[in-house]
Amino acid sequence: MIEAHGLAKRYGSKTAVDHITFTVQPGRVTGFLGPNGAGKSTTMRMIMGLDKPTAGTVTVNGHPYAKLRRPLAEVGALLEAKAVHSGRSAFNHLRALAATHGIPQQRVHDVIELTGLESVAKKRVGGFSLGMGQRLGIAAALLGDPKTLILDEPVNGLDPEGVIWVRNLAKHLASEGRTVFLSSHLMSEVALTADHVIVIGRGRILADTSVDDLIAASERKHVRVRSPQAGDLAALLREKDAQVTTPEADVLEVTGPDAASVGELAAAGRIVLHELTPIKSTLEEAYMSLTADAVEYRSENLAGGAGEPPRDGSQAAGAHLAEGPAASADHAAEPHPGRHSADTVPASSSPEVNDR
Ligand SMILES: Nc1ncnc2c1ncn2[C@@H]1O[C@H](COP(=O)(O)OP(=O)(O)OP(=O)(O)O)[C@@H](O)[C@H]1O
Repeated sequence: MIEAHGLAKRYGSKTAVDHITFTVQPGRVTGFLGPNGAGKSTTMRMIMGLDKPTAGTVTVNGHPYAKLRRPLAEVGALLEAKAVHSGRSAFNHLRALAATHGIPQQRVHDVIELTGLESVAKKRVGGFSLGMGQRLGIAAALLGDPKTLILDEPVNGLDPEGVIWVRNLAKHLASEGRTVFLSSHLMSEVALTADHVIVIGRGRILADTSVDDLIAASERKHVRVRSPQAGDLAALLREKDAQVTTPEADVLEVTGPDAASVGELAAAGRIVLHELTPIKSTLEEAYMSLTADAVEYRSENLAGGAGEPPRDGSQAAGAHLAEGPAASADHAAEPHPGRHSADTVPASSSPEVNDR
């Protein structure tokens, strides 16, 4: 279990993480979602004791990382790019890591097999592709058979087979009762992997909810109806206090009653319907809507103008959603440090505290 209370990190005048409180529960995959620069990596680095919080606390299985007696057995992490000795083979890298943590060599063979690295285990890590580097990082994270796994953008650089492998691995590890916390900026990926999501934007939590609840909270109560008697139907609906707009001839957009109620009302009024469609936003739309005010690095919208507003302009809302939108947008975008080079290893192999 990971527990953060009032966790904050400032870099000079820049607030990367803004007093966040959350719990990552064992036995399920928790996705950590947010746009570029939202604070995901900084949070994960603080969990792993690699960044010193400006305020607040974070514990893994009840203890701050620095107090864990057998850290690799408690928590394994795949974090941002770290230089690994590129002349070393994957096997030797893992063996050295195991040796310094009192882990038997058999476990090195096990994680190499588990991560599909057998055929390249004796090759120099310097020649590894990004995907192979990610697998090596995951192998290292698993080395101590930890109860908690922290994976920062684990599918980065993986081919489709690798993406599915990470997805299944994460689910399997959670099914064994472990805590699995993985970050992504892709809602579509998290929706397929995670049971629960914590959404962060500009260093603040925007939602801490199940994937199902996030979808439900974002659904628009909106029914699209096409009828040659649209005017008559609109009059009946307004009598029932429904909100009705007419985006085009013979089409109504109805807010209030669900599709079944609209259909029943039409039948009772002997009104012919050519279309009756409940409109639901996708999870991706829910996520875009939720983070619309928290995107730090916007891309140009090809249709013109910067950034793309959510299609319905709405803010997802629901019982489990944190109060949003988050922090003010008063800081300038900074170039983001490059990361995820081919030469990656988990931070656990070279802990170096960044307390700037
Ligand atoms: N070492 C640092 N020095 C200064 N600013 C930093 C440092 N590390 C992160 N930041 C800034 O803190 C903010 C949060 O960064 P962080 O890397 O945690 O975000 P992220 O959600 O992981 O983003 P991404 O998806 O792009 O990896 C960003 O504005 C980033 O530029």
